[in-house]
Amino acid sequence: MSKVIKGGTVVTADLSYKADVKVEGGKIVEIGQNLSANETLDATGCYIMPGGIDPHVHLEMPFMGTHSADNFESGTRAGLAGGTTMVVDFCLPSPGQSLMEALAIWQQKSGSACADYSYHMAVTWWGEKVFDEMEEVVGRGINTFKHFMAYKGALMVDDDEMFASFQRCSALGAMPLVHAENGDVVATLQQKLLAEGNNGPEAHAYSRPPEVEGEAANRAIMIADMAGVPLYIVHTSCEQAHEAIRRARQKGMRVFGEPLIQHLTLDESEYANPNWDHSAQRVMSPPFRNKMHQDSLWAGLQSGSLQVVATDHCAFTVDQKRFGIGDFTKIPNGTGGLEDRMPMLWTYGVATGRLTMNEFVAVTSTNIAKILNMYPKKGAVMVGADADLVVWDPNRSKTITAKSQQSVIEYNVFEGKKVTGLPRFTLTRGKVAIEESAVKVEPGHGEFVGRDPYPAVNKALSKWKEITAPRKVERKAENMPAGV
Ligand SMILES: NC(=O)NCCC(=O)O
Ligand SMILES: [Zn+2]
Ligand SMILES: [Zn+2]
Repeated sequence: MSKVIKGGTVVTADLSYKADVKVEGGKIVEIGQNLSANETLDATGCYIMPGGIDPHVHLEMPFMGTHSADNFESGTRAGLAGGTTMVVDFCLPSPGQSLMEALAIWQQKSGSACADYSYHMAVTWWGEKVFDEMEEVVGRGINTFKHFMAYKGALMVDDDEMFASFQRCSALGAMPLVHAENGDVVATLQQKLLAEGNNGPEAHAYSRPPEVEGEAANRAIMIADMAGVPLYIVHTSCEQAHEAIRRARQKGMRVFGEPLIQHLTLDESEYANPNWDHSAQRVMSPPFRNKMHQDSLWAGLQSGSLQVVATDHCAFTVDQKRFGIGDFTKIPNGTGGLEDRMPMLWTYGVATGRLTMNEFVAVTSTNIAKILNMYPKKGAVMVGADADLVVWDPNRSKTITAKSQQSVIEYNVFEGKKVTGLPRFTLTRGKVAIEESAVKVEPGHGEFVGRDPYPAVNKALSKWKEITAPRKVERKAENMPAGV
Protein backbone atom coordinates (compact mmCIF):
# COMPACT_ATOMS: atom_id res chain seq x y z
CA MET A 1 0.00 0.00 0.00
CA SER A 2 1.42 3.36 -1.02
CA LYS A 3 1.23 6.58 0.99
CA VAL A 4 1.91 10.16 0.05
CA ILE A 5 2.95 12.87 2.47
CA LYS A 6 1.45 16.02 1.00
CA GLY A 7 1.68 19.74 1.45
CA GLY A 8 4.88 19.93 3.50
CA THR A 9 8.41 21.23 3.06
CA VAL A 10 11.18 18.65 2.72
CA VAL A 11 14.06 19.60 5.01
CA THR A 12 17.33 17.72 4.64
CA ALA A 13 20.84 18.42 5.91
CA ASP A 14 21.48 20.67 2.92
CA LEU A 15 18.17 21.64 1.28
CA SER A 16 14.67 22.87 2.06
CA TYR A 17 11.99 22.68 -0.68
CA LYS A 18 8.26 22.15 -1.12
CA ALA A 19 7.43 18.64 -2.34
CA ASP A 20 5.27 15.59 -1.78
CA VAL A 21 6.98 12.39 -0.69
CA LYS A 22 5.59 9.02 -1.78
CA VAL A 23 6.45 5.83 0.08
CA GLU A 24 5.84 2.20 -0.77
CA GLY A 25 7.28 -1.11 0.40
CA GLY A 26 9.10 0.64 3.24
CA LYS A 27 11.07 2.91 0.88
CA ILE A 28 10.78 6.41 -0.53
CA VAL A 29 9.74 5.84 -4.14
CA GLU A 30 9.08 9.35 -5.46
CA ILE A 31 9.58 12.99 -4.47
CA GLY A 32 7.79 15.63 -6.51
CA GLN A 33 4.69 17.71 -7.09
CA ASN A 34 1.05 16.55 -7.07
CA LEU A 35 1.81 12.93 -6.24
CA SER A 36 -1.00 10.51 -5.43
CA ALA A 37 -1.21 7.22 -3.55
CA ASN A 38 -3.64 4.93 -1.69
CA GLU A 39 -3.35 6.98 1.47
CA THR A 40 -2.55 10.64 2.12
CA LEU A 41 -0.84 12.11 5.16
CA ASP A 42 -1.41 15.83 5.52
CA ALA A 43 1.85 17.70 6.15
CA THR A 44 0.50 21.23 5.70
CA GLY A 45 2.63 23.63 7.75
CA CYS A 46 5.10 20.84 8.55
CA TYR A 47 8.67 19.83 7.67
CA ILE A 48 9.33 16.37 6.22
CA MET A 49 12.68 15.30 7.62
CA PRO A 50 14.72 12.10 7.89
CA GLY A 51 13.74 10.36 11.12
CA GLY A 52 16.14 10.91 13.98
CA ILE A 53 18.93 8.43 14.61
CA ASP A 54 20.14 8.06 18.19
CA PRO A 55 23.56 6.39 18.01
CA HIS A 56 23.97 6.01 21.76
CA VAL A 57 21.41 4.08 23.81
CA HIS A 58 21.57 1.35 26.45
CA LEU A 59 18.38 -0.72 26.46
CA GLU A 60 18.13 -3.45 29.08
CA MET A 61 21.82 -2.93 29.78
CA PRO A 62 23.42 -5.00 32.55
CA PHE A 63 25.21 -2.33 34.58
CA MET A 64 26.20 -1.61 38.19
CA GLY A 65 24.42 -4.65 39.56
CA THR A 66 21.15 -4.12 37.72
CA HIS A 67 19.66 -3.63 34.24
CA SER A 68 18.60 -0.33 32.68
CA ALA A 69 14.82 -0.21 32.85
CA ASP A 70 13.79 0.48 29.25
CA ASN A 71 14.00 -2.48 26.89
CA PHE A 72 14.04 -2.43 23.09
CA GLU A 73 10.24 -2.23 23.00
CA SER A 74 9.76 0.72 25.35
CA GLY A 75 12.99 2.40 24.26
CA THR A 76 12.21 2.40 20.55
CA ARG A 77 8.59 3.36 21.28
CA ALA A 78 9.88 6.38 23.21
CA GLY A 79 12.18 7.21 20.32
CA LEU A 80 9.36 7.06 17.75
CA ALA A 81 7.13 9.26 19.92
CA GLY A 82 9.82 11.93 19.71
CA GLY A 83 10.66 11.48 16.00
CA THR A 84 13.60 9.07 16.36
CA THR A 85 13.32 6.15 13.95
CA MET A 86 16.55 4.29 14.64
CA VAL A 87 18.76 3.57 17.66
CA VAL A 88 22.23 2.09 18.03
CA ASP A 89 22.73 0.07 21.20
CA PHE A 90 25.95 -1.28 22.74
CA CYS A 91 26.51 -5.01 22.82
CA LEU A 92 28.47 -5.58 26.04
CA PRO A 93 30.37 -8.86 26.53
CA SER A 94 31.10 -9.48 30.20
CA PRO A 95 34.81 -9.89 30.99
CA GLY A 96 36.07 -13.12 29.38
CA GLN A 97 32.85 -13.61 27.40
CA SER A 98 32.94 -14.34 23.67
CA LEU A 99 31.84 -11.40 21.51
CA MET A 100 29.64 -13.72 19.43
CA GLU A 101 27.94 -15.06 22.55
CA ALA A 102 27.20 -11.50 23.70
CA LEU A 103 25.89 -10.67 20.24
CA ALA A 104 23.45 -13.60 20.42
CA ILE A 105 22.12 -12.24 23.74
CA TRP A 106 21.61 -8.78 22.22
CA GLN A 107 19.86 -10.27 19.20
CA GLN A 108 17.38 -11.91 21.58
CA LYS A 109 16.72 -8.66 23.42
CA SER A 110 16.19 -6.59 20.30
CA GLY A 111 13.46 -8.87 18.92
CA SER A 112 10.79 -6.59 20.44
CA ALA A 113 12.08 -3.37 18.82
CA CYS A 114 9.42 -1.14 17.26
CA ALA A 115 11.98 0.69 15.08
CA ASP A 116 15.20 -0.23 13.31
CA TYR A 117 18.37 -0.65 15.31
CA SER A 118 22.03 -1.50 15.06
CA TYR A 119 24.79 -2.28 17.55
CA HIS A 120 28.24 -1.11 18.50
CA MET A 121 30.35 -3.95 19.96
CA ALA A 122 32.12 -3.13 23.23
CA VAL A 123 35.67 -4.29 23.84
CA THR A 124 35.52 -4.88 27.60
CA TRP A 125 38.58 -7.16 27.85
CA TRP A 126 41.46 -8.09 25.59
CA GLY A 127 42.91 -11.39 24.39
CA GLU A 128 43.47 -13.49 21.29
CA LYS A 129 39.82 -14.52 21.25
CA VAL A 130 38.66 -10.91 21.09
CA PHE A 131 41.25 -10.17 18.39
CA ASP A 132 39.97 -13.12 16.32
CA GLU A 133 36.27 -12.53 16.89
CA MET A 134 36.43 -8.86 15.93
CA GLU A 135 36.65 -9.95 12.29
CA GLU A 136 33.48 -12.03 12.59
CA VAL A 137 31.72 -9.13 14.31
CA VAL A 138 32.58 -6.86 11.36
CA GLY A 139 31.31 -9.60 9.04
CA ARG A 140 27.99 -9.43 10.89
CA GLY A 141 27.53 -5.76 10.02
CA ILE A 142 29.02 -4.10 13.10
CA ASN A 143 31.79 -1.70 12.13
CA THR A 144 32.19 0.17 15.43
CA PHE A 145 33.91 -0.97 18.65
CA LYS A 146 33.37 0.83 21.95
CA HIS A 147 36.04 1.25 24.63
CA PHE A 148 35.32 2.42 28.17
CA MET A 149 38.24 4.39 29.63
CA ALA A 150 36.28 4.60 32.91
CA TYR A 151 34.37 2.20 35.22
CA LYS A 152 37.54 0.74 36.71
CA GLY A 153 37.20 -2.89 37.72
CA ALA A 154 34.19 -3.36 35.45
CA LEU A 155 34.11 -2.21 31.82
CA MET A 156 37.36 -0.21 31.72
CA VAL A 157 40.21 -1.13 29.36
CA ASP A 158 43.81 0.02 29.75
CA ASP A 159 45.90 1.92 27.21
CA ASP A 160 47.76 -1.15 25.91
CA GLU A 161 44.44 -2.95 25.34
CA MET A 162 43.00 0.11 23.66
CA PHE A 163 46.03 0.49 21.38
CA ALA A 164 45.85 -3.19 20.40
CA SER A 165 42.12 -2.93 19.71
CA PHE A 166 42.46 0.33 17.74
CA GLN A 167 45.11 -1.28 15.53
CA ARG A 168 42.80 -4.23 14.96
CA CYS A 169 39.99 -1.78 14.03
CA SER A 170 42.37 -0.17 11.58
CA ALA A 171 43.11 -3.52 9.91
CA LEU A 172 39.42 -4.48 9.74
CA GLY A 173 38.11 -1.17 8.39
CA ALA A 174 36.27 -0.50 11.64
CA MET A 175 36.07 2.58 13.87
CA PRO A 176 36.73 2.72 17.62
CA LEU A 177 34.46 4.67 19.96
CA VAL A 178 35.51 5.80 23.42
CA HIS A 179 33.88 6.77 26.66
CA ALA A 180 36.59 9.27 27.56
CA GLU A 181 37.16 9.66 31.30
CA ASN A 182 40.32 8.79 33.20
CA GLY A 183 39.01 5.83 35.22
CA ASP A 184 42.02 5.67 37.57
CA VAL A 185 41.66 9.31 38.59
CA VAL A 186 37.88 8.94 39.00
CA ALA A 187 38.34 5.88 41.26
CA THR A 188 40.87 7.75 43.44
CA LEU A 189 38.67 10.86 43.69
CA GLN A 190 35.64 8.71 44.58
CA GLN A 191 37.50 7.08 47.49
CA LYS A 192 38.82 10.45 48.71
CA LEU A 193 35.36 12.02 48.63
CA LEU A 194 33.77 9.09 50.44
CA ALA A 195 36.51 9.15 53.08
CA GLU A 196 35.76 12.83 53.65
CA GLY A 197 32.08 12.03 54.19
CA ASN A 198 30.99 13.34 50.81
CA ASN A 199 28.58 10.51 49.98
CA GLY A 200 25.65 12.31 48.29
CA PRO A 201 24.87 12.37 44.55
CA GLU A 202 26.58 15.76 44.13
CA ALA A 203 29.88 13.99 44.89
CA HIS A 204 29.43 12.04 41.64
CA ALA A 205 30.02 15.30 39.80
CA TYR A 206 32.94 16.28 42.07
CA SER A 207 34.63 12.97 41.25
CA ARG A 208 34.45 13.56 37.49
CA PRO A 209 35.74 17.09 36.75
CA PRO A 210 36.14 18.21 33.14
CA GLU A 211 39.91 17.59 33.29
CA VAL A 212 39.25 13.86 33.77
CA GLU A 213 37.37 13.88 30.48
CA GLY A 214 39.73 16.21 28.61
CA GLU A 215 42.77 14.12 29.49
CA ALA A 216 41.14 10.88 28.38
CA ALA A 217 39.79 12.38 25.15
CA ASN A 218 43.24 13.67 24.29
CA ARG A 219 44.86 10.32 25.15
CA ALA A 220 42.38 8.38 23.01
CA ILE A 221 42.96 10.79 20.13
CA MET A 222 46.75 10.30 20.32
CA ILE A 223 46.34 6.52 20.49
CA ALA A 224 44.00 6.58 17.48
CA ASP A 225 46.50 8.71 15.58
CA MET A 226 49.25 6.20 16.31
CA ALA A 227 47.00 3.30 15.30
CA GLY A 228 45.88 5.08 12.12
CA VAL A 229 42.11 4.97 12.77
CA PRO A 230 39.30 7.49 12.86
CA LEU A 231 37.82 7.98 16.34
CA TYR A 232 34.35 8.74 17.70
CA ILE A 233 34.12 10.22 21.20
CA VAL A 234 30.76 9.58 22.84
CA HIS A 235 29.01 11.96 25.26
CA THR A 236 31.43 14.88 24.84
CA SER A 237 30.33 17.10 27.71
CA CYS A 238 32.97 19.78 28.25
CA GLU A 239 35.27 22.33 26.68
CA GLN A 240 38.40 20.33 27.58
CA ALA A 241 37.27 17.31 25.53
CA HIS A 242 35.87 19.53 22.78
CA GLU A 243 39.18 21.38 22.62
CA ALA A 244 41.06 18.10 22.13
CA ILE A 245 38.66 17.19 19.30
CA ARG A 246 38.99 20.61 17.63
CA ARG A 247 42.77 20.43 17.81
CA ALA A 248 42.84 16.95 16.31
CA ARG A 249 40.51 17.94 13.49
CA GLN A 250 42.64 21.00 12.71
CA LYS A 251 45.56 18.63 12.45
CA GLY A 252 43.62 16.67 9.82
CA MET A 253 42.45 13.79 11.98
CA ARG A 254 39.03 12.20 11.53
CA VAL A 255 37.77 12.60 15.08
CA PHE A 256 34.06 12.96 15.80
CA GLY A 257 32.38 14.31 18.94
CA GLU A 258 28.89 13.58 20.24
CA PRO A 259 27.28 15.93 22.79
CA LEU A 260 24.12 14.73 24.52
CA ILE A 261 20.89 16.70 24.69
CA GLN A 262 21.15 16.48 28.50
CA HIS A 263 24.56 18.19 28.57
CA LEU A 264 23.35 20.87 26.15
CA THR A 265 20.29 21.83 28.17
CA LEU A 266 20.73 20.81 31.83
CA ASP A 267 23.48 22.03 34.13
CA GLU A 268 25.35 21.08 37.28
CA SER A 269 22.97 23.01 39.55
CA GLU A 270 20.71 19.92 39.35
CA TYR A 271 23.10 18.15 41.75
CA ALA A 272 22.64 20.85 44.40
CA ASN A 273 18.92 20.09 44.65
CA PRO A 274 17.97 19.46 48.30
CA ASN A 275 15.94 16.41 47.25
CA TRP A 276 18.21 13.31 47.15
CA ASP A 277 16.09 11.54 44.53
CA HIS A 278 16.09 14.55 42.21
CA SER A 279 19.85 14.79 42.34
CA ALA A 280 20.48 11.01 42.06
CA GLN A 281 18.14 10.75 39.08
CA ARG A 282 20.50 13.11 37.22
CA VAL A 283 23.63 11.07 38.00
CA MET A 284 25.27 10.11 34.75
CA SER A 285 28.79 10.01 33.40
CA PRO A 286 30.10 12.47 32.48
CA PRO A 287 27.99 14.62 34.83
CA PHE A 288 26.13 17.78 33.87
CA ARG A 289 28.45 20.80 33.53
CA ASN A 290 28.21 24.61 33.79
CA LYS A 291 27.10 27.17 31.22
CA MET A 292 30.61 27.74 29.84
CA HIS A 293 30.79 24.07 28.80
CA GLN A 294 27.26 24.18 27.39
CA ASP A 295 28.17 27.21 25.25
CA SER A 296 31.23 25.33 24.00
CA LEU A 297 29.08 22.35 22.93
CA TRP A 298 26.57 24.56 21.11
CA ALA A 299 29.43 26.34 19.37
CA GLY A 300 30.84 22.97 18.31
CA LEU A 301 27.54 21.98 16.72
CA GLN A 302 27.34 25.35 14.96
CA SER A 303 30.88 25.27 13.62
CA GLY A 304 30.99 21.56 12.81
CA SER A 305 33.70 20.55 15.29
CA LEU A 306 30.99 18.41 16.99
CA GLN A 307 28.74 16.47 14.67
CA VAL A 308 26.03 14.51 16.48
CA VAL A 309 23.49 14.96 19.27
CA ALA A 310 22.61 11.73 21.09
CA THR A 311 21.00 10.76 24.42
CA ASP A 312 22.99 7.89 25.98
CA HIS A 313 19.49 6.77 27.04
CA CYS A 314 20.14 4.52 30.03
CA ALA A 315 17.13 4.87 32.31
CA PHE A 316 16.90 3.62 35.88
CA THR A 317 13.85 3.62 38.14
CA VAL A 318 13.60 5.55 41.41
CA ASP A 319 14.32 2.35 43.38
CA GLN A 320 17.32 1.47 41.24
CA LYS A 321 18.80 4.93 41.81
CA ARG A 322 18.30 4.42 45.55
CA PHE A 323 20.89 1.62 45.51
CA GLY A 324 23.30 4.51 46.11
CA ILE A 325 21.83 6.00 49.29
CA GLY A 326 24.84 6.58 51.56
CA ASP A 327 27.36 5.86 48.77
CA PHE A 328 27.13 7.85 45.54
CA THR A 329 29.41 5.37 43.72
CA LYS A 330 26.58 2.83 43.84
CA ILE A 331 23.99 5.05 42.11
CA PRO A 332 23.46 3.44 38.68
CA ASN A 333 24.83 5.92 36.14
CA GLY A 334 22.46 7.02 33.42
CA THR A 335 19.48 9.14 32.41
CA GLY A 336 16.68 8.90 29.85
CA GLY A 337 16.08 11.18 26.88
CA LEU A 338 15.05 9.19 23.81
CA GLU A 339 11.59 10.76 23.53
CA ASP A 340 12.85 14.27 24.26
CA ARG A 341 16.03 14.65 22.20
CA MET A 342 14.44 16.03 19.02
CA PRO A 343 11.83 18.34 20.65
CA MET A 344 14.40 19.66 23.14
CA LEU A 345 16.99 20.28 20.43
CA TRP A 346 14.43 21.99 18.21
CA THR A 347 13.22 24.18 21.09
CA TYR A 348 16.63 25.09 22.51
CA GLY A 349 18.48 24.98 19.18
CA VAL A 350 16.34 25.89 16.17
CA ALA A 351 13.78 28.08 17.95
CA THR A 352 16.55 30.12 19.61
CA GLY A 353 18.50 30.59 16.36
CA ARG A 354 21.48 28.54 17.53
CA LEU A 355 20.90 25.98 14.76
CA THR A 356 19.27 26.13 11.36
CA MET A 357 16.68 23.51 10.45
CA ASN A 358 19.21 21.93 8.09
CA GLU A 359 21.82 21.78 10.86
CA PHE A 360 19.17 20.18 13.08
CA VAL A 361 18.71 17.41 10.51
CA ALA A 362 22.46 17.04 10.15
CA VAL A 363 23.15 16.59 13.87
CA THR A 364 20.11 14.42 14.66
CA SER A 365 20.28 12.11 11.64
CA THR A 366 22.35 12.64 8.50
CA ASN A 367 25.82 13.14 10.01
CA ILE A 368 25.63 9.97 12.08
CA ALA A 369 24.23 7.98 9.15
CA LYS A 370 27.35 8.97 7.22
CA ILE A 371 29.73 8.45 10.15
CA LEU A 372 28.34 4.94 10.77
CA ASN A 373 28.32 4.08 7.05
CA MET A 374 24.59 3.60 6.55
CA TYR A 375 23.83 6.67 4.41
CA PRO A 376 21.64 7.09 2.35
CA LYS A 377 19.67 4.02 3.46
CA LYS A 378 19.20 6.00 6.69
CA GLY A 379 19.45 9.75 7.32
CA ALA A 380 18.15 10.84 3.91
CA VAL A 381 14.99 11.98 2.17
CA MET A 382 15.92 10.50 -1.17
CA VAL A 383 14.35 8.06 -3.62
CA GLY A 384 15.50 4.57 -2.60
CA ALA A 385 16.14 5.49 1.06
CA ASP A 386 14.22 3.75 3.85
CA ALA A 387 10.99 5.60 4.57
CA ASP A 388 12.08 6.48 8.11
CA LEU A 389 10.56 9.94 8.22
CA VAL A 390 9.27 12.47 10.65
CA VAL A 391 6.62 15.00 9.68
CA TRP A 392 7.61 17.76 12.05
CA ASP A 393 5.04 20.29 13.23
CA PRO A 394 6.99 23.37 14.39
CA ASN A 395 3.90 24.76 16.15
CA ARG A 396 2.82 21.73 18.19
CA SER A 397 3.86 22.06 21.79
CA LYS A 398 3.70 20.27 25.10
CA THR A 399 5.17 20.39 28.57
CA ILE A 400 7.40 17.39 29.16
CA THR A 401 6.18 15.19 31.99
CA ALA A 402 6.89 11.65 33.11
CA LYS A 403 3.13 11.13 33.43
CA SER A 404 2.67 10.86 29.68
CA GLN A 405 6.08 9.54 28.56
CA GLN A 406 6.75 6.20 26.86
CA SER A 407 9.77 5.30 28.96
CA VAL A 408 8.89 2.97 31.84
CA ILE A 409 10.60 5.03 34.55
CA GLU A 410 8.67 7.29 36.93
CA TYR A 411 10.48 10.58 36.33
CA ASN A 412 11.96 12.64 33.52
CA VAL A 413 15.08 14.79 33.78
CA PHE A 414 13.37 17.36 31.51
CA GLU A 415 10.18 17.45 33.61
CA GLY A 416 8.37 20.80 33.23
CA LYS A 417 10.25 21.96 30.12
CA LYS A 418 7.90 23.41 27.51
CA VAL A 419 8.84 22.24 24.01
CA THR A 420 7.52 23.61 20.73
CA GLY A 421 8.20 21.41 17.72
CA LEU A 422 6.88 17.83 17.79
CA PRO A 423 6.11 15.05 15.32
CA ARG A 424 2.74 15.11 13.57
CA PHE A 425 3.63 11.71 12.10
CA THR A 426 6.60 9.41 12.60
CA LEU A 427 7.06 6.69 9.98
CA THR A 428 9.26 3.66 10.42
CA ARG A 429 10.00 2.05 7.05
CA GLY A 430 6.76 3.51 5.72
CA LYS A 431 4.56 2.46 8.63
CA VAL A 432 2.91 5.25 10.63
CA ALA A 433 3.98 4.60 14.21
CA ILE A 434 3.00 7.96 15.69
CA GLU A 435 0.13 10.25 14.68
CA GLU A 436 0.27 13.22 17.04
CA SER A 437 -0.38 11.73 20.47
CA ALA A 438 -1.67 8.39 19.12
CA VAL A 439 0.92 5.63 19.47
CA LYS A 440 0.54 2.91 16.83
CA VAL A 441 3.83 1.08 17.20
CA GLU A 442 4.29 -2.59 16.41
CA PRO A 443 6.75 -4.45 18.64
CA GLY A 444 8.95 -6.66 16.47
CA HIS A 445 8.67 -4.37 13.44
CA GLY A 446 12.26 -3.12 13.95
CA GLU A 447 15.01 -4.68 11.86
CA PHE A 448 18.74 -4.91 12.41
CA VAL A 449 20.70 -2.52 10.17
CA GLY A 450 24.05 -4.01 9.17
CA ARG A 451 26.89 -1.59 8.45
CA ASP A 452 29.79 -2.46 6.17
CA PRO A 453 33.40 -1.68 7.05
CA TYR A 454 34.69 1.74 6.03
CA PRO A 455 36.13 1.53 2.55
CA ALA A 456 37.65 5.00 2.28
CA VAL A 457 38.92 6.54 5.51
CA ASN A 458 40.74 3.50 6.91
CA LYS A 459 42.32 2.83 3.54
CA ALA A 460 43.51 6.44 3.23
CA LEU A 461 44.85 6.37 6.78
CA SER A 462 46.74 3.07 6.24
CA LYS A 463 48.23 4.35 3.02
CA TRP A 464 49.45 7.49 4.82
CA LYS A 465 50.79 5.33 7.72
CA GLU A 466 52.70 3.19 5.24
CA ILE A 467 54.21 6.23 3.49
CA THR A 468 55.22 7.85 6.78
CA ALA A 469 56.26 4.64 8.64
CA PRO A 470 59.66 4.71 10.42
CA ARG A 471 62.31 3.38 8.04
CA LYS A 472 65.88 2.34 8.70
CA VAL A 473 68.43 4.69 7.12
CA GLU A 474 70.76 2.50 5.03
CA ARG A 475 74.34 3.83 5.44
CA LYS A 476 77.36 2.93 3.37
CA ALA A 477 80.43 1.62 5.17
CA GLU A 478 82.34 4.86 4.38
CA ASN A 479 79.73 6.84 6.37
CA MET A 480 80.07 4.64 9.45
CA PRO A 481 82.56 5.25 12.26
CA ALA A 482 85.77 3.32 11.62
CA GLY A 483 86.07 -0.16 13.12
CA VAL A 484 82.28 -0.93 13.22
N1 LIG B 1 26.49 7.51 30.75
C1 LIG B 1 26.04 6.86 31.80
O1 LIG B 1 26.08 7.44 32.89
N2 LIG B 1 25.53 5.62 31.73
C2 LIG B 1 25.53 4.76 30.64
C3 LIG B 1 26.84 4.08 30.42
C4 LIG B 1 27.81 5.00 29.73
O2 LIG B 1 27.58 5.37 28.59
O3 LIG B 1 28.80 5.36 30.31
ZN1 LIG C 1 29.74 6.23 28.65
ZN1 LIG D 1 26.54 5.21 27.07
